[in-house]
Amino acid sequence: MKNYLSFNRNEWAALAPANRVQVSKEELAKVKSLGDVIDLTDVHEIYTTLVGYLHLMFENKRHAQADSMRFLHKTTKTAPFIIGISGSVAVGKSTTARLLQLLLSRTYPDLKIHLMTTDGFLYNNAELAQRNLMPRKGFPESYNMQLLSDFLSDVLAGKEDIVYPLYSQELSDIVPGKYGHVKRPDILIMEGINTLQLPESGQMVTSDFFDFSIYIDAKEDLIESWYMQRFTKIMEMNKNKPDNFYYELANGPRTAALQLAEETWQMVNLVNLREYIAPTKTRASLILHKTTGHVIDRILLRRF
Ligand SMILES: Nc1ncnc2c1ncn2[C@@H]1O[C@H](COP(=O)(O)OP(=O)(O)O)[C@@H](O)[C@H]1O
Ligand SMILES: CC(C)(COP(=O)(O)O)[C@@H](O)C(=O)NCCC(=O)O
Repeated sequence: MKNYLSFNRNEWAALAPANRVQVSKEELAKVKSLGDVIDLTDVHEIYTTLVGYLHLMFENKRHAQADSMRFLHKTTKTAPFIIGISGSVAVGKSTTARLLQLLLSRTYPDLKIHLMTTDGFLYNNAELAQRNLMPRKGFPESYNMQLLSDFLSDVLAGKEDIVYPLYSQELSDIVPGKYGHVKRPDILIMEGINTLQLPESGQMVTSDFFDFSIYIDAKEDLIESWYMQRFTKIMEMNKNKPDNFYYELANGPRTAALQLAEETWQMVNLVNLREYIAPTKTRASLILHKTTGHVIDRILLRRF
C-alpha cells in the first residue's frame, strides 16, 4: 500500500482540530443500528480528525469551483460534495455513515447533509426472481446501475428535488411506492457495497461522482460474526410482526434460522466480498480498518 499514508489510532487522534464537537451518549445511541454501543472514544479519536479533514476537502472543492467559474465568466450553482462509503455487507457502513452525518452537521450546523444508501437501486425481488438473480442479490448485476448513475448526474446538476427508491432490510425488498428525496444538499453521503465498483461497459459509475471515498475494512471472520449478530437482532425485533421477512424465521426452529444466515453469508455475501467488494478497496481515498468490537485500529489515507 505504497500510495497510502498509514496512521495508528494515536497518530490520527493527534491530528484532531481544536473545534471538537460534543456529542452525548444519548445522541450516539440514536446512531447505532441495532442495539450496539458506539464508543465515545471513537468519536474523539477517529471521527473528529476525519470530520475536520472532510471539511477541508469540502472547502477546497468550493474554492476550486468558484475559481473555475470566475475564469470562465460563468455563474453556476455549487455542486454538492459527495462522499462514498464502501465495504462488505455488515462491516458497519451505515453506522459509520450515520455517525459522520451527525458529527458533520453538529460541527458545521449551516451545512445541509443528506444520507442515503445504494440498496434502493437493487432490482426489487420480483424483478430479481424474473432475471434468476435472487441468489446474486448484492452482486453487480442485481443493481440498476444506469438508474444510479442518472440519479447522481441529476444530483451534481443541482436539480431541485430528486427522488430515489428505498430498500427495507426488514422487508428484504424495495419498499413499494416509497421514495427518498434529495433537495440540493451541501454534502451527500452515499453508502453501499457497490459504491467503488467499476462498470462493465463505458458508462459513468458512482465513484466518478465522488469527491471523497471511504472503504471500511476488517477480517472476514469478524465481519461474519457481525453479520450473524445483526441477523439475530433483526429476527428478534420482528418476531411479532407477521408482515416481516424475518417473522417466520423468528418463529421457527432457531437452528434452522441460524443455518440459513450462515449459508447466506458463505454462499452470497462472502463470495461477493471476495470477488467484487474487496478488490475495490485500493480505489478509496481513505481506508478505516476495524478490529474486534468495531474498534478502528488503523487509518490509511491515499496520497495519489
Ligand atoms: N462502531 C460500531 N460499534 C458497535 N457496533 C457497530 C458499529 N458499527 C456497526 N456496528 C454493528 O455491526 C452490524 C453491522 O453494521 P451496519 O452498519 O448495519 O453494516 P452495513 O451497513 O455495512 O451492512 C450492526 O449490527 C451494527 O449495529
Ligand atoms: C441489501 C444488501 C445487498 C446490502 O447490505 P448492507 O450493506 O446494507 O448490509 C444485503 O443486505 C443483502 O440483502 N444481501 C443478500 C443476502 C442477504 O440476505 O444477506
